[in-house]
Amino acid sequence: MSGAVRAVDVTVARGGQLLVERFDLAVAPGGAAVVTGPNGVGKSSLLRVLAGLLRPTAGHVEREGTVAWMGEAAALDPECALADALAFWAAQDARALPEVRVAAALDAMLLGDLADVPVRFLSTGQRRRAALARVVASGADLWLLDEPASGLDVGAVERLEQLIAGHRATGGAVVVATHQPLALPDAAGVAL
Ligand SMILES: Nc1ncnc2c1ncn2[C@@H]1O[C@H](COP(=O)(O)OP(=O)(O)OP(=O)(O)O)[C@@H](O)[C@H]1O
Repeated sequence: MSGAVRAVDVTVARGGQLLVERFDLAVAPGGAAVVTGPNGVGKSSLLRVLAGLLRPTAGHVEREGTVAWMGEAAALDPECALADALAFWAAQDARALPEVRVAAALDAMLLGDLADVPVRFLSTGQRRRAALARVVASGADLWLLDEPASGLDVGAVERLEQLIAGHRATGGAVVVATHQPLALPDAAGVAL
C-alpha cells in the first residue's frame, strides 16, 4: 500500500471568505497530519480540497493511491443490516472479498455483535464507528477523516488511534481534522 498527498501553494476561499492562503503540506506513505483550529476556520474545507471534492482557488493537490473520505454522514443505507450496508461499499471499491474485509473492519471497531442490526438502530457513537469501519473495509491508501473521534467513547478513540497506526505501518497515509486530541505519533500539526 502506498498513500500520500501533497498540497502546493494552496489557497481556499468559500462564500467570499479567504480560509487558507498559500498552504503547503506533504504527507508521505506512512505519514499523518492533524488539522486543528476553531469552528468555521476551514478544516473541513481544506480536507475537501485534499480529497479533490473542492477545487482550490489557487495552487494544486497531488494524491497517490486510492482515497477514503469520512465526513459527517456515513452514507450507510439505514434500512440495511450494518454488515450488508458496509459490504455494498466494500464491493463498490472493487476490492476482493468484500465480506471478509467487512468482517475484519467490524471486528476492528468492535461492531461484530451489531452486524445484523439495521443501520437506523445504531447509536451516535456506533454510527461513527460504522463510518470508520467503512473506511477500513475500503482498503484505500489515503484516509481523509473529518472529526473521526466525534461521539466516540474512550475505548473507541483508542481503537481509532490503533487503526490509524496500523494503516500507517502498511504504507498508508492519513490526514485528520479534529477538535479532540488524538495520539498520532510523528504526525505533522496543521493549526489553522
Ligand atoms: N458551501 C459553502 N458556501 C459558502 N461558505 C461555506 C460553505 N461551506 C462552508 N462555508 C463556510 O466556510 C467556513 C469554513 O467552514 P468549514 O466547515 O471548513 O470549517 P471547520 O473549520 O471545519 O469548522 P468546524 O470546526 O465547525 O467543523 C465557514 O465560515 C463556513 O460557513
